[in-house]
Parts: sequence; structure tokens; C-alpha cells
Amino acid sequence: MTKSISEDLKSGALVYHRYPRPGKLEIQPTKPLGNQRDLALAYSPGVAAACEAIVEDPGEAATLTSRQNLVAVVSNGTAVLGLGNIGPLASKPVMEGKAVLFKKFAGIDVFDIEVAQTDVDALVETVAALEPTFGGINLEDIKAPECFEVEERLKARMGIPVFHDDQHGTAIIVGAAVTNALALSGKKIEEIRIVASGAGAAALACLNLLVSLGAKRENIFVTDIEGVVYEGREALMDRWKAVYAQKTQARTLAEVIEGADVFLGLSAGGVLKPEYLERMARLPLVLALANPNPEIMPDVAQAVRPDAMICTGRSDFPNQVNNVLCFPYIFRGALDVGATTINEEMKAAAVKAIAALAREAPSEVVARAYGGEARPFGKESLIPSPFDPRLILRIAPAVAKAAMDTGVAARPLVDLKAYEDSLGGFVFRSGFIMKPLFAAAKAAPKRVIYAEGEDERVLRAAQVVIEEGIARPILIGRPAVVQTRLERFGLSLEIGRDVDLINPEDDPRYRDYVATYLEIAGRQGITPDAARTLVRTNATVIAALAVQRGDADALICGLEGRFQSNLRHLRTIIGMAPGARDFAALSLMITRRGAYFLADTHVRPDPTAEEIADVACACASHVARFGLDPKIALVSHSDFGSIDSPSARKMRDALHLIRERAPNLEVDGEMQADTALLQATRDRVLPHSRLTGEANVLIMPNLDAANIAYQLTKVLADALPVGPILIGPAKPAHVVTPSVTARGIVNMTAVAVVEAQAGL
Ligand SMILES: NC(=O)C1=CN([C@@H]2O[C@H](COP(=O)(O)OP(=O)(O)OC[C@H]3O[C@@H](n4cnc5c(N)ncnc54)[C@H](OP(=O)(O)O)[C@@H]3O)[C@@H](O)[C@H]2O)C=CC1
Ligand SMILES: CC(=O)C(=O)O
Ligand SMILES: [Mg+2]
Repeated sequence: MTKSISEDLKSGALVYHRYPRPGKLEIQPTKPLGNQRDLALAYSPGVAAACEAIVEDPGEAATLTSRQNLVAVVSNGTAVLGLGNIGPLASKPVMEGKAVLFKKFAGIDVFDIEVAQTDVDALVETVAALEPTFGGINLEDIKAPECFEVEERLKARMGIPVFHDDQHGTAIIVGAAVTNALALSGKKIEEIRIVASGAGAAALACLNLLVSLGAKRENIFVTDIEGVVYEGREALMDRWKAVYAQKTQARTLAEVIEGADVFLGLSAGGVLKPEYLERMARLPLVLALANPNPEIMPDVAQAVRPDAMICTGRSDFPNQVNNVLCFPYIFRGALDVGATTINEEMKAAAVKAIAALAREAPSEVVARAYGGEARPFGKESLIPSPFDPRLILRIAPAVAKAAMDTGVAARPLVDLKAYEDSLGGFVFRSGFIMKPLFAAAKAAPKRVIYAEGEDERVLRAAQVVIEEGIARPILIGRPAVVQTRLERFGLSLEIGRDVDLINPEDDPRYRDYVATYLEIAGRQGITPDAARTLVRTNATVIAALAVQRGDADALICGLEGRFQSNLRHLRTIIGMAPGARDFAALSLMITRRGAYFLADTHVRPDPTAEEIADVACACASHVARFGLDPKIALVSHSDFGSIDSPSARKMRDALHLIRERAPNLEVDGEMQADTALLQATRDRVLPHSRLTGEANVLIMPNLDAANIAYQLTKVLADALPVGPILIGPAKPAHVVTPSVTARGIVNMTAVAVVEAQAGL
């Protein structure tokens, strides 16, 4: 089925941008401003000291301001994605989006700057005047041919990197994809015939880079809205395009495509007709990179030419050739050495690093992080995925080294290896923590039943779950109510096709469910009448029975009702996993600083040392599913025996039990929370702790401490909670909290599916 942007995605995107506050970005101070003295340091009079230091040595701007990590994403809105000249204001969501990618993928701060200016001279003046503010300039979505001149002139004038992302970011990824595709097809770059659709910023930069890699200009045919770019053509020509003008009678893409090895589409959706593709050479490479709709949809292309290698710019198909694979990391490397420019050698280093990364066998970390998506190098993984955590580790150092080797690094690194190490773990500190679970869930989706199937959040979550392909939802709800709400919320999922329904008022399985319930609970004082009422009215009971009978693989409940009463039903119907004494709850808190697991946040009021040890060991295996090595701290008000209170002794006892049961676990305690999270503090109180670096699992002494820490982190650190992840049931079952969001339900679905895969 052909996928373009669906109505769901459109409405989802508007909600995403609109709520809970407009846009995708905010500015955060990085220094405290809590008292009179802070004010005097940050602002007048103290700030004058920083100003004077920069007057004396402008290089100090890199150590006294955020300039060296600040990039301007500048657009005039004249060629926004494939949407065309929509103007600077309408381009702002894209530029804010680029800012988010810079930050999330490489920790770079960005001001997006949309300029109402199409005149080249004026635009150059405007951007050049921004040099004092920024460590680099990323030009974005400025149309050809103006973009070439704007970039050339700014590069000549400015002492910081100026990089037109649509040209060079795209070219670098295309260079890597072509390199790897040719390695697979066994063709030589000097011999291949390349046909481009589009003669704009991106297309011409890609062709220039392919020529620098060895492609022959005489083998390159360019087409645009006027047709073939030929010698003597006058309409819509410019000096950059003219470089590729061919002496030919051919006038259309349909004619020049004959026998082409590579189709490079950087123009508009649907331009490459299936019948053109039929006429390409064997093992063709199709780069259909227009956004958001490619020149040909991959499924259509694959049907016509099963031997084709196909890339698009989109994240919903394999082989995403998108400049997001490049711009965060090329700037990371450039900024970290104070590069004054991004030169050809730095770009070539990026091409090489990306191409080589795709050929690396998926490492253990990546295999864990990607679950079923970790494909070895081949037709469907010509280039790395944008979520590959190694991108920053490979590209940034390669670019930094090239900058140093070519003498454009104002602040050369003393120790490149230490720099590489400092980049390690960056990706896992950010919000990508859920990625491994989604990948694993997608590889073998399971049936997940939702007790509150009529709730708007569940319906919205079910839509995402289907689009992500992570589970087959089963909703408990009345068909008419569910249908009306789906229509009201504009959701396209269909009952029967996409989701199954259990109607609590009238379901053929009702009698069987009552019988099962009586078998399980009849001896616990439940009468047949009570069982009938419960199975008719209590959605958690129905969901648990469905899981117990094998009609569903996992359940999610808790949007309504009390946590403990939902838990009671699960305890009765699903029961405990072998060896588990009781349930416990593990909560993942995704904060700006990183991702941390807290336990037991919801179940046991005052666990014993044995129970603490149980929870810590169980948490370790849950955390491993996120692709993380658990680093467990048993937290307390006492630091390694500093206070001899009962709860401190309990945590100490728990440590001994854990060490006996799981001698290889990285665990230590009892310690205060800051000792757990800060190596420097730990070095002061216990220099030889078993725990190294930052703990990522904090086991709390009791429910008060755990739940208070959970709620405080959620509100004060604006953390995104995932959970509570219920530990201990015989089959995957989770009781979320009534404040859960649709996103929270989607996250818990991924957790539940992965548990079901593990045969929990
Ligand atoms: N995947 C990725 O990473 C990237 C993808 N892109 C995509 O590439 C496309 C072009 O971007 P960019 O180069 O910045 O924009 P430009 O405006 O600079 O260039 C667009 C080019 O496409 C041509 N074109 C437009 N419509 C058609 C058509 N129907 N048939 C043939 N040619 C056509 C234009 O011709 P003319 O000048 O004659 O109008 C022009 O040569 C966009 O869809 C963009 O989203 C861009 C950058 C990165
Ligand atoms: C990806 C990108 O930069 C574009 O489509 O314009
Ligand atoms: Mg762009």
C-alpha cells in the first residue's frame, strides 16, 4: 500500500506541535541564579569581567560564553523540504525541528533564525553580521541558485564554519550510500551512468561530490522542471547547473533514464514513473530523496524492479538517506576543535566514516539497541540508521581529525582518543532510551489488551501502536462508544482490521471467562453471582482473564480505579512468577540529564532486606532490555555505614544478599542519592566502590522514599516517567497510573510486548 502523509499523521503532528506548549524548543539557563551573589556574577557588575577578558582575547568567547556550542540554523524559506517557497515564517517548524535534532543527536544548541530576505546581498549581510553570536552557521532550505552564492560569499567572509545542509549534508550521505551500493553491485564509479531529477541545491551538490569521488561528468544527465539540462538550453539555466549541460538530443527524464545505474531524485514526489525504472540498468540504485513524498514510493519501485536498491529521505522505510545522519555530527566535530570552516577534507572524512559504519557488523550494543532492526550490511542497510548510537562516535572524531590535519582547527584536541571516549554514551543519555524496546517489539509484535479501551488516551495510543507495528491491540469497550470516539478524535484505526474488541456488555466468551474466574477465585470466597458481576463490570478482571486464558499476551490497566485494587485482581487471576514473593514496581524516569530507574515506587510499603535483594536482581534483568548495563545503587540517608539506623542496616544486609546471589552485578550501597549519581562524591566517601560512574538504578529503602523521589523527579525535573513496570506477575501485566498519557501507554505497550517475547 502506498504511504504518503496520512490524515492521522497530519493531525498528530499538529497536536504534537501545539501541546502542551507551542513549538518544540525552549532556552534553559545553565548556571544557577538563586541569590544576590549569583545575580552579581551573571549580570552586572560581575559580567563585566567576562566582557573584558574577551576584549583582551577574543578566543576567550569560547570559554566564557556558549558561543562555541551554538549554531544558527538560518533559512529564508525559499525551498522548504519539497514544499517549495513557503516563506520564512512557515519554515519555522522545520528550522525548530533541525534545532531539536542538533540538540538530541549531538548536544548542540541552536537558535533558528528565519530571515525575511530573498535578496542575496542583503541575506549575506544579515548572516555575516551574526558572526559574534555563533560558533557555526547551518544554512537551510534556501533555494538554488541563490544558495550557492550565499554560501560561497559567507564562507569567504566568516571565520566560523558555514555549511549549507541541503547541499553538503545531503551530498555526504548520498556519497556514502553510492559508495556502499557500488560495493554491493560490483560496479565502478568511473563507469556508472547517473541520472538526476532536480538541479537545485541538493542535487548539484550531490553530483559535485560524486564527481570528486570519481564519477565522470559525461556520464551524468540532469533533468529539472524544464526537462534535460542540455548544451544551449536557455530556460531556467544558471552557471552551477550549466556545469552538467550535455550535448544531447534527449529532452526528458523518460529518455535519459535508459540504462542508468543511479537515479538521484532531489526534486518532487512521484517524478520517477515505474515504467522509467524498468529501463534502468541491472542492480540499479534509486535515491528517491524528495521530502516528504519521494520521487517513487519504495514498494512501487520494488515491485517493478526487485533487484533495485532503494533509498528515501523518510524514516518509515529502510535506507533513510537524510542529512540528519550528517549535520549534527559534522558540526559536533567542527565545533569541538574550533574549526574556522568545514572544508572538503572534513566532508570526505564524514563520507568515509558513514560508509564504513554501515559495513561494520552490528556491535553488541547496537544489536541490543536495535533488536530486530539490526540488519547486517546489505541492500536494505546501505547506510546506518539515524538512531545508530555509533554515528557520533565515528563521524565527529573523523571530522575533528580532518580539521586538525588540514590546519583549520583553532582549538586542536590534545588527545583524540579521550575525545572519542567523551562522546561515548552520549546517545544513551538522551531520550532514545525507549528505542531498543520499540525495535525489539516490532520484530515480533504481541497481542496487548487494554482494560480501559474506551479512554481517549488508549485509543490514541492504539493508533500509534499500530503505526509503529509493535503490537496488536485488544480493547475492552462497547463497540458503539469506541467507534464514535475514533471518529471524534479523527483516528483511522478500524475495529476488526487493526484492533480487536471485547464488549463487556455482550461478548460470546462471557460464560467461559466467568468459569475461568470461578476456577481460579472460587476458593477465595467468590460466589458465582459475584463472579458474574465482576466479569461483566470490571475491565481489569476481564483483561487479566484474557491473558490467563491465552486470548492476549499482555495487559495494561490502571487508567481508572485504585492501583492496589487493580493489583489485587492481577494477583488473584494471573498470579506470581515462579520464585517471586510479591509484586514490585520499577519506574523509568527520562530526564534531561539522563534516564534513571527507581524501585519500588508503587507496591511494597516497607520491604525486608530479602525483598530489596529480590527487587534489585529483578530490576537488573528489566534494565538490560533497554540495552543498558545496570549500575545499581542501594540508596539511603546513610553513606556506607555513616549512620547506623535500622533502614541503613537493612540496605547493607540487602547488599550482602545480592552479592551472594548475583556476584557479577555492578551494585553497591548503602549510599546517599548524590553519592549514587556523582562519581566525584563517591570517590570522597568510598574510593573503591564496586559502582563506577553514574548509577542508573536506584533501589529505595521503602515506598515513601521511592514514591516521593518518583513524584519529585517527575515534577521538579520535568521527567517523562515510563511505568510503573510491574515486576513479579506470572505473565506481563501493568497497572499504569491515572495520570498516564497516550505516549506513556505506548511506551508501556513496548515494555509489555518485550516481556511477552521473553516468555514471562
Ligand atoms: N533527503 C534529504 O536529505 C534531502 C532531501 N531534499 C529534498 O530534495 C528536494 C529539493 O531540495 P533543494 O535542492 O533544497 O531545493 P531546490 O529548490 O534548490 O531544488 C529543487 C529542484 O528540483 C526541481 N524540481 C522541482 N519540481 C520538479 C519536478 N516536478 N520535476 C523535476 N524537477 C523538479 C527544481 O527545478 P527548477 O529549478 O527548474 O524549478 C530544482 O532544480 C526537496 O524535495 C527536498 O525535500 C533536500 C535536501 C536533503
Ligand atoms: C532533509 C532536508 O533538509 C530537506 O528535505 O530539505
Ligand atoms: Mg533542508
